[in-house]
Amino acid sequence: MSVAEMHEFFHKGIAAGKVRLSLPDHASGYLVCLSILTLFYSAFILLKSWQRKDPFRVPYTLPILKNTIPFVFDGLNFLRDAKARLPYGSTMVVPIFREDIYLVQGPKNVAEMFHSPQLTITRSWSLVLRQCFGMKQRAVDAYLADTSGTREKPIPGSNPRPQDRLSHMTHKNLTAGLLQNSSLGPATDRYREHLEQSLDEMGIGHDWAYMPDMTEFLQTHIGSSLIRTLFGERLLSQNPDFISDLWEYDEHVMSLAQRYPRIWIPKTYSIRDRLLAAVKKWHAEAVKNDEVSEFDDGKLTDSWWGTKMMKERYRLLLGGTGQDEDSVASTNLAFIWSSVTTVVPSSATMVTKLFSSEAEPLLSSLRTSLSRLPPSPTVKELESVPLLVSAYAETLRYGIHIHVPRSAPHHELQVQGVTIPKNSLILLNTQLAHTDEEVWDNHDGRHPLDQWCPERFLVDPKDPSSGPTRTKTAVAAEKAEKAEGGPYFSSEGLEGAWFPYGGGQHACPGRLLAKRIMLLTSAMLISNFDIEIRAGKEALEFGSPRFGFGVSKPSGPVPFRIRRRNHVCKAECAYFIDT
Ligand code: HEM
Repeated sequence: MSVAEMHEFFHKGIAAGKVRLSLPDHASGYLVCLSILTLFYSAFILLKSWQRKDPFRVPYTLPILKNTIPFVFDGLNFLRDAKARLPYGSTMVVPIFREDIYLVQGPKNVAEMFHSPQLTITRSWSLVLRQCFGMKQRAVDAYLADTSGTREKPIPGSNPRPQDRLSHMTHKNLTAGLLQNSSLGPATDRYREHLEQSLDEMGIGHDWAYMPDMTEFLQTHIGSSLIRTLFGERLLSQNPDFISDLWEYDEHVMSLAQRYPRIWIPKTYSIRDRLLAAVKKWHAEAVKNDEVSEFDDGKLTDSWWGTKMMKERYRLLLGGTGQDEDSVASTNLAFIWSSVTTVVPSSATMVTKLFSSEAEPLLSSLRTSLSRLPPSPTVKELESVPLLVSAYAETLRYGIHIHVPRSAPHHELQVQGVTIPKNSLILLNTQLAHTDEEVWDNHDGRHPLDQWCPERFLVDPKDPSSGPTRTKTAVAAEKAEKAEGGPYFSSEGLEGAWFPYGGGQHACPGRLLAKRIMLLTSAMLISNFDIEIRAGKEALEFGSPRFGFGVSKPSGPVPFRIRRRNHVCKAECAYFIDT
């Protein structure tokens, strides 16, 4: 009897009552259980589908461009308007040009995104590499095709060969090179030495020296110290204009992101060409000198590659699918740019704010705390000054205006009942989250969220209303009850609400070094220099002309004067008094 015949026999038989399916007692019990389970499951699915919401789609009037113009040119106001029309924490869809962007909001939803193991960043990263860093399509395609994520185990649904896993290999390399104590500690020491040397070379004594712009001053000193720390001496010595080109490129990077052709912005393209050529030259010379590599003698730094991380990264990238010398230069220029142009303006904001006249009592309080530390304090010692750490965290809350991108290449996502189709571009915006009135306490309007308030992250056990969040945490309440100790730094209750470095598996690998740079630089300037800001109110208006893509800076040049405190006169010093 064939299967079809058997099927027919049973059907007809059951219908005619000729075939009786007699089951043992325990089997019918199973059947009852199975039916109940099926019923529950169907009810659950039904409930889920009722709970499924259509996300709010931001309306548009222009048919093809849709919301592209307001999103790109007036992003903050555009999104704030849309946000105001929605229940708190709603995911919204922003239709732009050829795609829908999903903006996920609310601390709970943001934290959920960061915890999800299915998300990647290669899709948006590949666009940046192509548009801003001139990577050729063949190499970009390899980034686009890498949907396996950064974890050891590829995301289910991807089936990569080892050389296809660009995201995983770079992530591993960055984690080892920037987050482990064995590399982070020596990098911190080198940064401190380079910065001290760079400031010493200015020859600033106990007489006031007048400078035209604080931002430029710090861009030069912090920027060059960081580049020397991570990428070695030769990159700058071979290409003396590298830093100034990098800052000029940074000024115009948005026009590249907006896909203006070379014919419209030839200068921007030629700066990028120069930077890429400089990186390629650096790679070529470093490879030539590999045989005498100082790393072989157990050294942690050498003048060619700067760090073992960069030497290994070059080889890893070159061995990746679709990559060549040009694409590695693009990726490494992107790395240099993303490290320098985030931490330098952030440090500059912190320093400028700390030295502005309104912060006078704050400055003396910090000087007193720092004077109690040993002469060259360690990072741990600096972290013991709550006000300094609070000013650091507040600077990032106030000044980081970044869209943190994600996409789920193999699965659709559910965020509070909203379905995000697979491979959609998801954005988490720091500025909207960092000014969320539902989370952050503005202390009855005394500390508005659009202003820099260095004490925002301090909890005073004697003041139950203090602290960054509106909902006071259990720990704070307990400490307040006992009224023990003085004010302490706290970021409790801020998961998904404060994320200047992104989060989860993809969080910025430079975050620990960035924090150290900001603390060390501020402490060094506060302890060793008097600085008087001589800019008008207008120049000190901070902002970022590129919403979602930048770090806030003063709107104009910030002239200042500077002199060394506790200057020990040497014979060559103009003020040397021979005793
Ligand atoms: C205040 C300073 C900085 C801020 C605010 C910042 C912020 C960020 C953010 C938001 C991301 C995306 C994270 C995500 O997708 O979740 C990122 C990625 C990245 N950052 Fe930073 N960053 C800073 C400093 C640095 C420094 C100093 C370095 C290098 C030493 C660095 C290297 C990188 C790299 C390489 C990536 C891409 C990581 C990847 O490919 O997965 N950043 N950063």
